[in-house]
Amino acid sequence: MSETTDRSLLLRGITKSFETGAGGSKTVLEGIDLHIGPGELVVLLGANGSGKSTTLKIASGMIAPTAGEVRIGRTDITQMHGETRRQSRMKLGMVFQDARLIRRRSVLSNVLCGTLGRHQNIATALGFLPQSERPLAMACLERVGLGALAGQRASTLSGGQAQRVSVARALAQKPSVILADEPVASLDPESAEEVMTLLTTVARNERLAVLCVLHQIDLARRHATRLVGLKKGHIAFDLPASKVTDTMISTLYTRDAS
Ligand SMILES: Nc1ncnc2c1ncn2[C@@H]1O[C@H](COP(=O)(O)OP(=O)(O)OP(=O)(O)O)[C@@H](O)[C@H]1O
Repeated sequence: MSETTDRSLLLRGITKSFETGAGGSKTVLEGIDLHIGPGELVVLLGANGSGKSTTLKIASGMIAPTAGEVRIGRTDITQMHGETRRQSRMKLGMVFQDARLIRRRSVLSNVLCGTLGRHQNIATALGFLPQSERPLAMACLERVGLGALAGQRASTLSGGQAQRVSVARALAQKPSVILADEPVASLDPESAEEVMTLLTTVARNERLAVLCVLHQIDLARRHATRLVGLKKGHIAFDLPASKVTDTMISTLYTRDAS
């Protein structure tokens, strides 16, 4: 498999039903087909409850779909078990709404945490970080423009800086795909713009596939390669950002329209 074909995410025929008790079930995703190629940043839009988080959880392998497949490159991660599954999930870098840094540790140590999946041994089990990965962690920190803050405690960072460190931590994982769940929800407009610019740059320069859930339509329009609208568990549109009209967006968020 070539390096770039490995850096794609495919969701094919994804359906998800949750049990509701007394033998009932509720289908929250149905027939989701989504492909994100290397270098693309695709934004998932939709009203509360439309299924965005469930889609991301299935893409990350956190929950299993009721039907369908999730491929990173050619590997179907829904069919992987044990160590192979863990290795496959290492190819998925995650960025959350909150940066989830260890506040009392240095910025560089936080980035080093992204490499832990490659170093499962007694030392790391005891809380030691893999020092052999320091040059890589430093390079990741420089890629997000924060090399100068390597020795600083994470607790001293602004929200925007913390989120950029969390992107560096995801990069230290050497991912093929980055999944970002409302990565700018807690940030002011300027920091939000910076973090979205960073994710776009990372997608383009590192040739990674990035899937991002956003509620800010203007940011989505400015930064996404494609916008995917989810409505009641179905894909309402999957189009280049420039082709998505205001009507399509308002239909997505109108509760009583189908
Ligand atoms: N574990 C679960 N058990 C039952 N129903 C669930 C579960 N997780 C999600 N749901 C339901 O699935 C639907 C989609 O939820 P999901 O969280 O994916 O939506 P969302 O688009 O991410 O919403 P939001 O924008 O509010 O985060 C909702 O109706 C939700 O109640």
